[in-house]
Amino acid sequence: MDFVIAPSSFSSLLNHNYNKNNIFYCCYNNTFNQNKNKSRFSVPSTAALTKFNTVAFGYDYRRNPCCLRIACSRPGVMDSSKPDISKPKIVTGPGGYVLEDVPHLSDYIPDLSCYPNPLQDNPAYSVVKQYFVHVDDTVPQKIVVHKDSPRGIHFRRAGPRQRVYFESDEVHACIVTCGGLCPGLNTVIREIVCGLYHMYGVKKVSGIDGGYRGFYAKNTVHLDPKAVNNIHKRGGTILGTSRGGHDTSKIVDSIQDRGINQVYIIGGDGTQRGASVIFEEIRKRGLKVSVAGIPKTIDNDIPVIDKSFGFDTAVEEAQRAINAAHVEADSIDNGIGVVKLMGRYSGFIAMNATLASRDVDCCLIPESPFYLEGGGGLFEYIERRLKENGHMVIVIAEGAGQELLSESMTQKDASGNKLLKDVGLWISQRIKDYFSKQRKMHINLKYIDPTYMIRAIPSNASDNVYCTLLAQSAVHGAMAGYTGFTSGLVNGRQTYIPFNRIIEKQNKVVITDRMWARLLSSTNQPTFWSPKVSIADKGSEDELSDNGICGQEDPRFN
Ligand SMILES: Nc1ncnc2c1ncn2[C@@H]1O[C@H](COP(=O)(O)OP(=O)(O)OP(=O)(O)O)[C@@H](O)[C@H]1O
Ligand SMILES: O=P(O)(O)OC[C@H]1O[C@](O)(CO)[C@@H](O)[C@@H]1O
Ligand SMILES: [Mg+2]
Repeated sequence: MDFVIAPSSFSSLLNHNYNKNNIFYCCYNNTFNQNKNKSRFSVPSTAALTKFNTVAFGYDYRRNPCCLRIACSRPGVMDSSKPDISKPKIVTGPGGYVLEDVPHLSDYIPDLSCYPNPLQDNPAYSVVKQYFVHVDDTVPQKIVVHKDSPRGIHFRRAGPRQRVYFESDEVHACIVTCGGLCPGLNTVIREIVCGLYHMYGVKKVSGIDGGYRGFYAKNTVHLDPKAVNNIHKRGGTILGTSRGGHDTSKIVDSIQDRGINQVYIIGGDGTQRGASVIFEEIRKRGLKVSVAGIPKTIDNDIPVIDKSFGFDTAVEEAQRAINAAHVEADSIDNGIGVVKLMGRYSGFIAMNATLASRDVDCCLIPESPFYLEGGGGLFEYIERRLKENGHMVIVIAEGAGQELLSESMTQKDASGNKLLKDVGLWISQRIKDYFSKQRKMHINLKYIDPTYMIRAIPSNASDNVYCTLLAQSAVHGAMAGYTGFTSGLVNGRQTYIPFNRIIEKQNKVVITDRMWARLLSSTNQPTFWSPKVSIADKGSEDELSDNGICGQEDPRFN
């Protein structure tokens, strides 16, 4: 049996023990459509719904757009136990379906008001059929499946929702950028500001100056579409950035004192960890503040997502260094060009730049240990390439071969990241010494280190589009009351990923994966796999993928 009730009756729902029904329909304000801007309606909090062991609720679009449908799994059974909101929100369904859901403000704030999304009145969007994302839309993490595979893990699809949990003039948003620079930071800032302003009518946006410590150590800057109009054409971040300085309670105090209720945090793996603890503290204090992360890092070391913004731009810029190394090496007898590229723990930039270039004979990354001397070693390979071709190009990621350098570096940066020794200089010297002293062979080695040049530039066209989508998704998510999420691309779709998934591990190149195999077959370099190291040691089966990214299974091993 279905019930149709008025919104005011939600509380009475909780006071009765319904025995037979398992679906409630709540018709809220019937004048809603004529009087959109004035209408307010209240939905039951998650805590209230749990009393009914609720499995789902949402609008019954097809039957009545003004109708809230509440489905209860076990009709009439009152359950007074509260859900543990600190645990990841996992929703399971038939066929092995798993939704790794993101937190929502209503999980810990009872009886939150919500409002019709102002986008429904926006001429740019109201013509789009099904512009609002359906409440049940989710995106699978794994798209290569077998006939009998379980449906697997899914993430909530990003995009505008029919209801928002903030009124436009209630929002005070802030944006902060942390960690190293990355192409596209300014584009993301611009699009968050413009998205809030133009799509949701939000006028109050503050920029936090200089990373996390700016929350409590500096004044904020006011951001509006005029202030950010041309910033996407510049590299860097107009807000400044920093490492270290994360003091959770001072940051949350500052958020509270300033009356900020939407926090957009742009940064890499460290930044997302910082965002996660900020979110936890905000939830502990019961504040109506949405925390949204936007993943940034040229290293591409953030898991789950297809890739991070700015990565393609960095790879493109790295081509210029590789080209120069190739031209130099090719123009002289026994020329060797060595190019060092960024990539602290993950070799994605080196791998993709190598694959893109085709001029590289050897790519060395942190994930693939290598050795210099003896059969199958680097020196033997260099000598062979020089004999065959007269020149060669080596690309080395900054984090590669650190274990081979005499003393390892113990110093850390302000964020706790291990500082690295200059492996480019070291390897260049070792190659020179080997050929002049041991092989008595004259070589010409040119070492190119483009360092910051690949990240201190504006983003290219495709990264600009990507940044725009990430920023807009984050804005839609925060306005819809989601929190504790990172906006990210999964299998080409915009999604909301819970912080716990984003911070649980670092994304690394899997060297038993197809992508690395493609690179090996393109360069013809040795694998440097000593017989002692088995394939199983090189990466766990459930971390293999088709694109060299951990966390997505490769069907070869299923
Ligand atoms: N575990 C953590 N808890 C709280 N804050 C953290 C944590 N790890 C890092 N942070 C903070 O996040 C910010 C950025 O971290 P980090 O310098 O590691 O850069 P990142 O975000 O990983 O970006 P990238 O590696 O691309 O430069 C710093 O202000 C740092 O203090
Ligand atoms: O010198 P900084 O600013 O600490 O940044 C260097 C690091 O930042 C990155 O670009 C991103 O983490 C790394 O590749 C590099 O090791
Ligand atoms: Mg990092």
